[in-house]
Amino acid sequence: LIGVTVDKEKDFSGWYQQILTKGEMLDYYDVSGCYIMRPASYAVWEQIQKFFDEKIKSDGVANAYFPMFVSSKVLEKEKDHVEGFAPEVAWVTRAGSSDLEEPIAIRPTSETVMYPYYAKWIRSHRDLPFKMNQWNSVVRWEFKHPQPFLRTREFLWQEGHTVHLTHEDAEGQVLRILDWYEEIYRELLAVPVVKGVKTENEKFAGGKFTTTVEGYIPTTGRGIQGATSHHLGQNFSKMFNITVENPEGSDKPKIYTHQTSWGLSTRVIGVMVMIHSDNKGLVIPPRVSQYQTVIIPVGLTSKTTKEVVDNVYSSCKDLESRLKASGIRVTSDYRDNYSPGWKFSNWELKGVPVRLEVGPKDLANKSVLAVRRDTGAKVAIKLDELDTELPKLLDAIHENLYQTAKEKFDEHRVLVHEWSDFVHQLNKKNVVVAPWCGVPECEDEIKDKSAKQDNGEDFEVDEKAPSMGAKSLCIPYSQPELKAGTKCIRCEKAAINYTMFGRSY
Ligand SMILES: O=C1CCCN[C@@H]1CCCn1cnc2cc(F)c(F)cc2c1=O
Ligand SMILES: [Mg+2]
Repeated sequence: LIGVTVDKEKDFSGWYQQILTKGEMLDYYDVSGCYIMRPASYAVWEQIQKFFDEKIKSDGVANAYFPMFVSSKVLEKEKDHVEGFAPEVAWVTRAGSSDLEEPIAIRPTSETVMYPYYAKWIRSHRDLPFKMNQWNSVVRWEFKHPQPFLRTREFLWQEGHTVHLTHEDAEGQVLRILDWYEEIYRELLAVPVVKGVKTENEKFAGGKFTTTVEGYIPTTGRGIQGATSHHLGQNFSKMFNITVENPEGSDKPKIYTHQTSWGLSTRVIGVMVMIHSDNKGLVIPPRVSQYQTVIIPVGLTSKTTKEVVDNVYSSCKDLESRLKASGIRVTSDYRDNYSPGWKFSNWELKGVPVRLEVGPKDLANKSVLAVRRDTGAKVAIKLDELDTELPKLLDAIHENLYQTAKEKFDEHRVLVHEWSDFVHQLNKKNVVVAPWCGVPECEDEIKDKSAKQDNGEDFEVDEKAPSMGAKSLCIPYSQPELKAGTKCIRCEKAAINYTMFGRSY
């Protein structure tokens, strides 16, 4: 098994594929756009589930499970919600050797599956707020170039769907979930994100407004949507007749409920890998890593006496059980057919945050040598201080990964007021924050006019490559001061806000 043979800066997608497969996070599958999540990546998803499930349960959300199959009648219940998406709906048309009477869709999302039952179950305002979530997978038969974790035809996600008596109650829900999405990125994945609202062009058409957390991939200079939380207003309750009687009296008209829906998917794993991993392989943030540390015996040669060898191995095993008992996710590598050096690169490839080297000399000093995966720094830690020093070291690694990524994002998010500068900054792998008029046609124009090189030439169109036009990523909640008379970056209309634009995934 050799290490990574591709440079992250030179061949990003080749590098990305290699570290995922060689780091044993993923394997390719014979159905295009589908991948196998191996234990190392599934363990990351489990940590995210544990964190987020605890948050939403504290918020009164109940998990449930609805069928993955949707009849065409039900799916097409809301024409324009689904119309634009029709090309990516996967259908079951046959079972065994006989065709089905009616084709049955595989859920691409579950609004049309769940909401008819919401209408049936919700009667009184005392049933509100009504909050459910599903941990499931959905299928979207995307035709764009598939990318592991980032764009796959099946992916795992959670989809939350809540029902409220008032617009304000629903709005509170949308923002609470968005904060927890940001916390998943910052506290678990060590990834900085910008919170904001989607523009009319980019929001979920079936909703009232969409909030989002936006990430940034330094190697490509592209923005990436991290997760979304929608205020659906009364659009779906009017369509599915989800109503409650008026609390002020049954003589008053029924109230159409106010809803939210929100989703975060296994795409987050791709974002984490692209930002933190390097040319030695994966770098996994400690709070989501399958193993936080790996114990490796060192300093044993053919000349080492059996007594010393046995002492090293028994000390390693004691250390392993002690660390496990203190809640550290630890593994060890006692394979005697590989050298320590080989093991060091193998566990670096897998991105384990800390390796502990244990040899006769270390034990003589009652210490072990801890080596950080993020900086490579080595530090001797006293054996009897490991229980307190190792968690601190893991937190220091998390903090370093986060701060490094945050500095890069902050450095590559530039404020722009002239159109000529807008394209230039994109070509320097930046996302831009610019005054904008809020007019959808203007956004279309920005997308068209920004797919340019600095010399004004178009990029050669390659349908395989992602587009070079800048989309709006979000209207950041944290807004620069908009001075009176500020003009839109693209057209001469008055700017109404600062919007973040960027080439994106
Ligand atoms: O984004 C979320 C969060 C979780 C619940 N759903 C919302 C909106 C999903 C928007 N969306 C996204 N993609 C879709 C793909 C389809 F093939 C299709 F039929 C419908 C959709 C579709 O509605
Ligand atoms: Mg899509």
